[in-house]
Amino acid sequence: MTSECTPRFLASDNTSGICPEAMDYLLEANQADDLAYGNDRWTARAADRFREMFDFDCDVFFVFNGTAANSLALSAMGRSYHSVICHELAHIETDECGGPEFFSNGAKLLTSPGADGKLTPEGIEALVTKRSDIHYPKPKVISLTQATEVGTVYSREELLAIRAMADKYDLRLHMDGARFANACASLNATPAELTWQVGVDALCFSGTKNGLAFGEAILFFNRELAEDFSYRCKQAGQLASKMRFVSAPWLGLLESGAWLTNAQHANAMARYLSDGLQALPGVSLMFPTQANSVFVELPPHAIEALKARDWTFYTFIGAGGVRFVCAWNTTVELLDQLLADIQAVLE
Ligand SMILES: Cc1ncc(COP(=O)(O)O)c(C=O)c1O
Ligand SMILES: C[C@H](O)[C@H](N)C(=O)O
Repeated sequence: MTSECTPRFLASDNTSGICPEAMDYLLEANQADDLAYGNDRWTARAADRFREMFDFDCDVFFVFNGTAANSLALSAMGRSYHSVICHELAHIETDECGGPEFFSNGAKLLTSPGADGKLTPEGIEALVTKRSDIHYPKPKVISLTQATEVGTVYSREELLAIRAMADKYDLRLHMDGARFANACASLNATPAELTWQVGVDALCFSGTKNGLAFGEAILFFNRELAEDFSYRCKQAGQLASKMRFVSAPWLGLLESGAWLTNAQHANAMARYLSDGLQALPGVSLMFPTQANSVFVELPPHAIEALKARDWTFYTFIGAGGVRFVCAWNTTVELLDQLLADIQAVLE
């Protein structure tokens, strides 16, 4: 990238910096030494704050990234001969390089289609009942992503319907919450209403996309599944020795409320961009904008022209198309520049 290049980032909420609330707590945690490997005061406070926030006495673990969170959580929810049902666009299927299969020692992902990136009870039941012979990896876990990979969200009713299917077939329910905060903001729902109250057994809650440098929280509402989980984290190289530098920024998000306001802002920016795109002639969205990402079809020449104007975005997520992701620090000014450039390159 040449020095005169001034890249403009809308590829992912992973490109944003650390939000002020998280930075403040990081610096505070750096004022004194503390115990290692999660035995510090900050980690205890953060775990307690999660239990207060979710109004549930859940087990809480911190790992470095979302692939580790999903892979390790899933490895604790089924055995190697089981299968995990997920959407065909699920991140665990498309973007974790076999991590879930690896850390579960072989559990197979069974994928199901579904409109707007969402699993359906019918799609789940079709996979569960497809076969019952010994040669078929027995379904044991449903994994859904909230908000989804294509920027949509599951309603409480949709989640309850999936839980009913899980109960019918004795399946466990994993939630990839890479953008869980965005779903809470979108649905104006509490964390409890979108997790244990609809039967979620384990949630992988991303801090990275919510304003942290890194750091994901794994919450087990079904605490039996958390037995010896800390050993799984250690063995996978996910037990941070200076854990406080993961947990303290998390506490900053939770105690300040920034976990929600950051998501509300990102969602609002996505709606602004979505509205602006739909006002452009010949531009149509690929999916409804319900969280912080916007998917749009653009002709190849326009894609190349935008890249030449230093815009960064992905075209491999979901069902193709161009994905723009808004974050806690996305500005209207940046989006206006993008909209102007898109209009220019389409002329
Ligand atoms: C839906 C979803 N799940 C999980 C992840 C975790 O990925 P990573 O391992 O890059 O933190 C991501 C990444 O952004 C994601 O978009
Ligand atoms: C796609 C990439 O893996 C990342 N999960 C993102 O959404 O930007």
